[in-house]
Amino acid sequence: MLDADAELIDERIAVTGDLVATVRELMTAAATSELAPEELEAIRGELAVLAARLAERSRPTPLRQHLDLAAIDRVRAGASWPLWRHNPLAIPLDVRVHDGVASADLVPGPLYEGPPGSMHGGLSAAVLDSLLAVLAQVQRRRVVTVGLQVSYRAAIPLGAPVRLVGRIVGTEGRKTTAVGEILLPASGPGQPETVAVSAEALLVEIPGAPD
Ligand SMILES: CCCCCCCCCCCCCCCC(=O)SCCNC(=O)CCNC(=O)[C@H](O)C(C)(C)COP(=O)(O)OP(=O)(O)OC[C@H]1O[C@@H](n2cnc3c(N)ncnc32)[C@H](O)[C@@H]1OP(=O)(O)O
Repeated sequence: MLDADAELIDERIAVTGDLVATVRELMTAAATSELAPEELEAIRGELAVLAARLAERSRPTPLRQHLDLAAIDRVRAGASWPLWRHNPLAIPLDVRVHDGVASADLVPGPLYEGPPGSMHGGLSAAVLDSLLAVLAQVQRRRVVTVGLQVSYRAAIPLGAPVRLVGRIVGTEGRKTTAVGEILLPASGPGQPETVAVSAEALLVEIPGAPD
């Protein structure tokens, strides 16, 4: 690949990441705005123009930053991995892997709501699944999830920080078992974090290099 092509791809990845981050802010603002109906209708019209402009040239699926072997080496050296940066429907996570433990911080926003005031269980499952799949990938295993068992132990309030952690507990042939948790902050100094959600994933290696 020519240097100029690589630069263009890097620029597209950066600019699209920023664009999608702004679209996420827009999604929250649109869903929660209490402006007057006529103002909302005017904004909808402006946004429809922008959506049509973006769609003038498009790709079939979201831009994707590949967790390839070079990126895996960076993550193993301490860099975080910006998962789902380019898909506004997914929950973005900066995944770190240290001493075999994957972790990420998250503040569930208004759009993550399931039961009133707390995070949707399917989204909790999705973020843990993503974290554990990245962890396996960082072990240079290209995997898909074939099973995910989730236990919901405490509600996760919206707007407050939580921590995700995951680790691999076994590998057998193509199969990897990994466990993860979503942790609520300790209620005070010296208190433990509370496990709000725990999950066990069965991941199966598929052919091909990690991507
Ligand atoms: C694409 C790139 C990946 C990138 C990864 C990371 C990238 C960056 C992060 C992305 C983060 C988001 C990623 C989220 C992860 C998903 O959401 S993945 C999407 C949901 N999962 C799927 O679509 C998987 C669908 N299933 C399949 O495609 C096929 O079942 C598979 C996995 C290819 C396996 O089929 P197969 O190659 O014919 O192998 P098979 O012999 O059936 O199974 C192999 C072994 O697994 C066992 N097994 C298979 N299925 C099951 C099951 N359901 N229950 C229990 N055991 C099972 C078998 O019993 C067998 O065990 P052994 O006999 O070896 O002991």
